[in-house]
Amino acid sequence: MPSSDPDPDSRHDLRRRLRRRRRALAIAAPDAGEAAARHLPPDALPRVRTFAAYLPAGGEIDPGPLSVRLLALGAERLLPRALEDGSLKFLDAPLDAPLAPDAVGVPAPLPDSPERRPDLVITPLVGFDRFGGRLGQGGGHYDRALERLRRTGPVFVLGLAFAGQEVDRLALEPHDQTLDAVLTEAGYRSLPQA
Ligand SMILES: Nc1nc2c(c(=O)[nH]1)N(C=O)[C@@H](CNc1ccc(C(=O)N[C@@H](CCC(=O)O)C(=O)O)cc1)CN2
Ligand SMILES: Nc1ncnc2c1ncn2[C@@H]1O[C@H](COP(=O)(O)OP(=O)(O)OP(=O)(O)O)[C@@H](O)[C@H]1O
Repeated sequence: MPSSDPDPDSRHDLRRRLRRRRRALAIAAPDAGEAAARHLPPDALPRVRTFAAYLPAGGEIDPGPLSVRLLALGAERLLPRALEDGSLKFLDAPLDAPLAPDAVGVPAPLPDSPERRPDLVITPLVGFDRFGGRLGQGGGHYDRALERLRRTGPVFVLGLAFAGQEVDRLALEPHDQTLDAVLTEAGYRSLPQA
């Protein structure tokens, strides 16, 4: 896949093509989430007390097996809730937490669940590159949330994806937040920021 272009139309096009590809990858490799979880090196991450996962949709790779691994190490799971103002909150979400649609219709913990700061954010993504570039759904939700978290303390940002979601090089914009590492069914890679 060729690199993206900074102009919004081609970003939109790239996103559409990558979403289609992601759905095909999800059908071809339904066990990718399990394989990815096995590839997480035990010492790769700083000590994780709280991690933000997501509920997979649109062919996103399933963070469930990785979440089970982190829960077994004693970490607590959080899930994002998108608010009307375009921000994301990370709320306590044990595996049996009740859910209700957020501002964009995605199932999320109930609005009055306790808000927590994640040490690790497992981000869904549409595409990524080997320099840490990340293309998301286009709402800027994760970009804004990660910018705020990084401004106020340490946080490790792990992209979870199918290996086939890698592109040559994304044309990043100033607000784009990069990934510290990416985990796929093919392995774990720490990503240099460039
Ligand atoms: N699983 C998951 N949860 C998430 C996100 C996400 O990307 N994935 N978000 C990330 O910000 C936040 C919610 N924001 C979102 C913003 C836009 C779309 C969106 O445009 N979805 C496409 C569906 C894509 C597809 O089905 O292939 C759409 O509705 O057209 C989804 C979530 C928080 N929760
Ligand atoms: N830190 C920020 N402050 C203000 N606006 C932002 C910020 N980050 C992103 N945005 C806005 O959000 C919109 C979408 O950004 P972008 O296309 O980079 O989203 P994305 O990274 O694909 O999606 P997401 O982060 O939700 O997964 C852009 O119009 C951008 O101006």
